[in-house]
Amino acid sequence: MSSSFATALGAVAGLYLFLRALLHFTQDVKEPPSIANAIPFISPLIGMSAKKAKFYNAMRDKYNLPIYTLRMPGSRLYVVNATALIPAVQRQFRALAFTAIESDIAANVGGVSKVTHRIINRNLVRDEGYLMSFPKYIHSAVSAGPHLDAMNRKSVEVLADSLEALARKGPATVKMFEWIRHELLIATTDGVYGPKNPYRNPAMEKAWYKFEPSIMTFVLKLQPQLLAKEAYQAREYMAKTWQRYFEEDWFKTGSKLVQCRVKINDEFEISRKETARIEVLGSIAILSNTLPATFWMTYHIFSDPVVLEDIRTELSKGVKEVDGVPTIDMAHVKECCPILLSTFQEMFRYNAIGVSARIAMEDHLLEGKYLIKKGSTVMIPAHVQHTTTSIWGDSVNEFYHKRFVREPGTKRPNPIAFRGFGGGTTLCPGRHFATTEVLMFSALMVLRYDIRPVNGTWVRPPTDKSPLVAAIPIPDWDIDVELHPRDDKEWQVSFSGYDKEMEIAAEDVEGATENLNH
Ligand code: HEM
Repeated sequence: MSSSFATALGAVAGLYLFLRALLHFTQDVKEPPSIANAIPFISPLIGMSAKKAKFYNAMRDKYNLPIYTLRMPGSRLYVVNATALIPAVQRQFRALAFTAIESDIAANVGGVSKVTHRIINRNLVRDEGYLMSFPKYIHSAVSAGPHLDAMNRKSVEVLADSLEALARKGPATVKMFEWIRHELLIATTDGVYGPKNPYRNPAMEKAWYKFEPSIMTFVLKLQPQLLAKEAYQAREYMAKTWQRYFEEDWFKTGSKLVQCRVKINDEFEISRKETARIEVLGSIAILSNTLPATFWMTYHIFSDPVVLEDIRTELSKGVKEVDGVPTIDMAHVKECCPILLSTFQEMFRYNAIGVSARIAMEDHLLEGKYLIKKGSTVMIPAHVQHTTTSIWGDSVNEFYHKRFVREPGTKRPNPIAFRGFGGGTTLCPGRHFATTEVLMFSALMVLRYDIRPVNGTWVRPPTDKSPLVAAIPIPDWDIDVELHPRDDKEWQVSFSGYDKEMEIAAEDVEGATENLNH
């Protein structure tokens, strides 16, 4: 062995021992156990970049801990496995805050000015702060009632009209993801932004598709101007477009939701120019998950003849034919189709990759037991909850479309383990809007169309390349499909009565969680 090789080997061994000692002496015994330390501070990084969302499952299966620590250079992550610990984390919404993350996103992803960031960042965990006030401002716009109803109606009418126009042309061949995301993008944004919806301009839609895949480059501040140049230009284009929308008062013809968003900004003295930058973030909330969720829902229904048949039978019972015009009522789809709703929830259970993250604003003893150190991040990966055999049973790895149907005599899986829309004070406020849209699109497709893959067989695209920003992944490749209208009639959608809220998340199920309103 040459002496220089021996010296290098000695240095590596010395560094390794130093890092092990550093990790040991800086890890408090009260913290959750630290794992994945084969190469101290580095192994978790390697694992995460190699396995992405599946890394947390691998750690759960290997160590079987209720909560554990991942040590990385300059940061600590505490990852929650035990469902029982989730309410404990959510209850501490001030000590373990989501708002700290949102504030960084406003600066890094939205690119808001220093003045605006100061406003957003003030009183991060106090009720009077901007981010803590936000849910209260938009509550009436996204909860059951006339405003949500109006927004839903608009989106569903846009979808129904578009599917009608397509049916008129006869069979069509489309790229399934590309086609669905366009349909949903237009319908969703028409519902939210009204007749002056900027996404009606194809340049805006194109800008969104350029910007979205690079959001992580902005989140991590990896010089997006240089490393994601096109995405950066797309964001600037969108911000300019939004500026016009707000400065010309076009939002006044939009939904109550967009009006509430302007109201909070006005009241916190955020200019219309900066409101425009915040609206780029609004698009992330509205679009990033709705579009892929609709793709997977359509995939799961049409790729399995049993699922398709069950849902078609359920929906057909609500179709009324008046003077030869078949009509489906939205209330029937939402209230009388438990298999459709169950398929929607199972689609989340099976596909979701979202991670609820919280920043520790102070040292905190979780459940009086686990020390969470100030400045660290607590993470609740949805995929871990959704793949735990003790919750979902031996069929955990199968897509079972009736899993969430409530049959008399059967025990319902713990609703807290369903994380499709997150939970606690940051539970997705848009879930009722999004659910209605996805269910109605699915219902119209099932009633009106047959979908066949051009190559004859359904193959589920992998999602390994999907960016880890959204709660639902995008497919790695698209599927060429043929859309065949099932009849040549002109269909209609009717809307009877106001919206009722559906049981989607644990918070919608009476008595399943505590009320965390602040
Ligand atoms: C299928 C579609 C959607 C999915 C899967 C989804 C999922 C989520 C998830 C997982 C969170 C984070 C919750 C947490 O960390 O605890 C969230 C937050 C949020 N979502 Fe959604 N979302 C969807 C659609 C929408 C829509 C359509 C809107 C607006 C109309 C919206 C508005 C928001 C907002 C504003 C937040 C932040 C809440 C807060 O900070 O208090 N989402 N969503």
